[in-house]
Amino acid sequence: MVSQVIVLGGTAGTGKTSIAEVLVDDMKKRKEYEGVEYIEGDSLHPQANIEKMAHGHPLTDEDRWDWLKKVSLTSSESASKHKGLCIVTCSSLKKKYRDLIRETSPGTVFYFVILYGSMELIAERLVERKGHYMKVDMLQSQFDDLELPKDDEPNCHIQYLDNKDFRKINEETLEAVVSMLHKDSN
Ligand SMILES: Nc1ncnc2c1ncn2[C@@H]1O[C@H](COP(=O)(O)OP(=O)(O)OP(=O)(O)O)[C@@H](O)[C@H]1O
Ligand SMILES: O=C(O)[C@H](O)[C@@H](O)[C@H](O)[C@H](O)CO
Repeated sequence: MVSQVIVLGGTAGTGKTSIAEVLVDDMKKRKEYEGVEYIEGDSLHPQANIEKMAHGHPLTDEDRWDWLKKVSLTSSESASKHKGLCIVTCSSLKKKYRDLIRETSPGTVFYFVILYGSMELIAERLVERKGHYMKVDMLQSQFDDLELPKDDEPNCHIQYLDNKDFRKINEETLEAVVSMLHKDSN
């Protein structure tokens, strides 16, 4: 059985964690995906990365490298233990980060759903969000690093967020994920 991992990516504040929680519940209701598990990718950051972000300093490629490998290996291992399927949140901002995730676990198929909202929308959310180390002053750097997947990047989907309520975003994300998984199983 090939392991499959769904990566929910995007800048801080796009809703990776919130959407993953709903997505995993919705998928578990379907017999074919009932074994799916969810990993919070931010929980795999070393403490030094968290402190850096909390102090308002953006992560560099070097800071992110080992974390991305860990995201790849941990999610791939989880998929192999959970009927071949796992959901993981991980910003995956640049193409080379997504390539690293793929190349670190070559036996696993990674599907990237990159959440995208305008800076205005995401800034509003981060101003509202309380008790999180990632503050709105980090947003420009997140957008500077963001490379949305182009059409020729395999197994990627961009989920647009503007002018949609949370319910609609959750529904569209579920639909996109199911459609990517189905396309490969046919
Ligand atoms: N689909 C959604 N349903 C409910 N709330 C949402 C949804 N998307 C975003 N939000 C709200 O927007 C804010 C940002 O969402 P969330 O923390 O899930 O984003 P994130 O991408 O995981 O952020 P970070 O990468 O900084 O941890 C939160 O306050 C959350 O309540
Ligand atoms: O690549 C990055 O810069 C980081 O992963 C961030 O995206 C944070 O982990 C996340 O957004 C926490 O708020």
